[in-house]
Amino acid sequence: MSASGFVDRLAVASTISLGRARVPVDCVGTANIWIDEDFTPRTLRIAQEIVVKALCGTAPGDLELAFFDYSLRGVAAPFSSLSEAHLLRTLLTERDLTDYIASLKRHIQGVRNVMQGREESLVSFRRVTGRAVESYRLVVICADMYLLDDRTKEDLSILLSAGPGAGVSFLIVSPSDAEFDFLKNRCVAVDPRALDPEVSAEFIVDACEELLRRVDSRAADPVLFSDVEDLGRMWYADSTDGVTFSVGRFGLDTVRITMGSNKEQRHNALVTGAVGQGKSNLIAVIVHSLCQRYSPLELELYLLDFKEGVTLQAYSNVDHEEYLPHARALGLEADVDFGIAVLNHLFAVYERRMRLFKRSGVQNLKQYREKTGEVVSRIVVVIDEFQMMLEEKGTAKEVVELLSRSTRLFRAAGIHFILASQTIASGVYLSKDSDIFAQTPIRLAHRNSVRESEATLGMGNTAAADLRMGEAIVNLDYGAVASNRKVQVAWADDALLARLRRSWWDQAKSEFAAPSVFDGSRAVRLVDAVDALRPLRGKRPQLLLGKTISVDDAPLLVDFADEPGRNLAVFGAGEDRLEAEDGLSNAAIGMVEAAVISLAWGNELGNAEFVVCDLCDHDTSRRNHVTGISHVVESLGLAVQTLDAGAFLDRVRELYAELPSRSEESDRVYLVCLCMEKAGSLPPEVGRLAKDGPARGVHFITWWQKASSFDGRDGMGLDGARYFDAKVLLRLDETETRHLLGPFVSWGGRRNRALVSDSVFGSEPATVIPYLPLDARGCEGILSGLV
Ligand SMILES: Nc1ncnc2c1ncn2[C@@H]1O[C@H](COP(=O)(O)OP(=O)(O)OP(=O)(O)O)[C@@H](O)[C@H]1O
Repeated sequence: MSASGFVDRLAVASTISLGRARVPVDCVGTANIWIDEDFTPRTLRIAQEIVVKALCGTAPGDLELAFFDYSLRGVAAPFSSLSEAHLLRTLLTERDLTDYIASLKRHIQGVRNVMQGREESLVSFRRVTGRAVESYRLVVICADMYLLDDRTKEDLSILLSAGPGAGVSFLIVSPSDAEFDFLKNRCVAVDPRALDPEVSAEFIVDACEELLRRVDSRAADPVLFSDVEDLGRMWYADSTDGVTFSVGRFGLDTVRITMGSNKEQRHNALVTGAVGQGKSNLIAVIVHSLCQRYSPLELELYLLDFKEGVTLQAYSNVDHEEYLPHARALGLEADVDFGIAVLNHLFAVYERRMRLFKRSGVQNLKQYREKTGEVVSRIVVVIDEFQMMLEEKGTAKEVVELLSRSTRLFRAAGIHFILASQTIASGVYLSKDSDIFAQTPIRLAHRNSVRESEATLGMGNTAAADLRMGEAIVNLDYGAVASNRKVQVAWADDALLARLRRSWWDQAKSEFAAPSVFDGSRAVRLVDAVDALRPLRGKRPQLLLGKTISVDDAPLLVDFADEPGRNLAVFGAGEDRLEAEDGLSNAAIGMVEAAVISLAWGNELGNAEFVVCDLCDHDTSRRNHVTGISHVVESLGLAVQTLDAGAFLDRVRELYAELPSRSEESDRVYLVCLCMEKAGSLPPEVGRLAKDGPARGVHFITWWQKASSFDGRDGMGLDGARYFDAKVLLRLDETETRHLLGPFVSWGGRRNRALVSDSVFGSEPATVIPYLPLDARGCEGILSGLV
């Protein structure tokens, strides 16, 4: 026999041949084997031969081994490599054995439920159905039965009877004694002295390695998406009383789950699983199953992914034309701010819907649809790695409150959550302070640690620890053990799902717009905000200061009319390693440019002048194409004066002296200075102009790399600094932030983020994504987009 003699996907070593004489012996899924222990090497070798032949005769990955080697015979040693693929489990203590026996009882029960009495044994069930349902187990016990306690022996006797039919066989190596005949009688006896062992330890090690290779390359006889979802018809379902999706197979049955039905009252779901156990696959199956059944009119999706990943990218129209028409918002590499923005957005949807329902005298979506005949969609919100929303101490409590409230209230408005996570066991906030779990009866648990299994399903429900990749415990009853179903999740074949998405898009693109896409790590360009700039033409002056973190991608606008305090200061190092062609790009320069261009474009009358002083080092100016600002402003028909530090300060003095003579007819003047701390000691006129200038049409737009210079003795002075109502904070430490914005604002600076505060018009400082500085192409893009 060769180590590569593995067989087809339904094969099972129900009979093996032992020793050189090839004596046939019933084995996996058929019988148990008893060997009288005499502590000779031959006995050990025969025991190992039984195990390796059971492995080689069964489809790779379909036989799991458990060893309880109380006699310390080393029976498991040559098989040890199998533990990495979870195909081998070592039971060290009698307590381990007892726990394992308890889990075997549940397993056997589960297999019986799958077979539903249709066949006598798992072997025949698989043969008749042609499906690799469940898996086989071989439990090797090397122990003197005399040493095991009576309770264990009683349990063993039950399992020896019930096990083989459910695919669980035992190999017992124990000294014989008439006292144990009640066990031995349930086994086939093998006498090693009558056999000449055929396999060596090397053979076993090789066979295990070959087995591991085959388990890796085998697609585990996946349940196909087309096995569980009818692909012959689409958008046939109605979401009035909830939405139904398929997840996979339980034995021969397709497992479907309904969320939101008034009858079953299951409104939210929790999905867990360790890395690589199939969570992303399951989410893809759920999303595509829903989208195949319901039209975008019946179902809307909000999909948020908190980990780095590309899954959701395929559902957006970023870098390609098509998109998932059911999706309203996609959060790729979402962050806490976006998560909060989505929940707040949904809260507004909830309130709108509830007002609508109230006007019709009904209480929920189902009643509304039934009474009025009007279609209101169900909304399903999927949040992958949702626990990451709770990782920031400053916001964790707010997020838990929002999520608790959402999962509790939104059901009436037809809004349901699917929360997915690798790890929830350590989520203090989740278990103690929230009722998120109490609102989430649907639990789908992939393989995970015992602790995570219990956290998902409930104390004592460790079933998820025994799963294989692609399997999940589906429990629709808050994790109650009796409701566990071990489901083989369907496989989300990328090519098939892409074809389905294409057909949905073809059908819906004229009616349903592309989802709004938030990608927390992606830089934003002013040229992409031309649509937001356009309406500012001829209006009251406003600054465009980045993209807000919101579902509708709105830009942040700050009023900049001729009123006291309307000056802008940007603070902190602006360098960010984002998409710049030759290294760092500068967010501070990007923000100043956005401010200047929004003012220039807004000024339809052409009565403004920009005085620009660039004190950045030469390299920064060149890399960030600072001259581009002047080019765009001039192309928009406004005057630009570019001055060095001395001339700039002279111009400030001059403007201050002229203030009393300025009238409504005077041109506005915007004093733009980059790296203002480098202007050296500022004359008092700077602070005075900051105070008195804005009301008379003279405003500062400045960037301070060193925030501490701003209101120091050489800077604006405290008096002048008080008149900068609009502030943008980039990378600053907490102390500087508090100094600028007060003790209650927390901001340490984050990559690709800015904090914008408007002490007069804005209530709370807002986090935004700052714009990249304009390059030559960007300048042309803006001009051709606007003019
Ligand atoms: N039900 C399944 N049937 C067949 N193959 C599956 C199944 N589920 C997952 N797989 C395969 O297993 C691999 C890991 O799955 P998946 O990416 O879904 O895991 P995950 O738990 O989401 O991992 P991560 O958390 O690292 O993203 C994938 O290659 C996937 O194709």
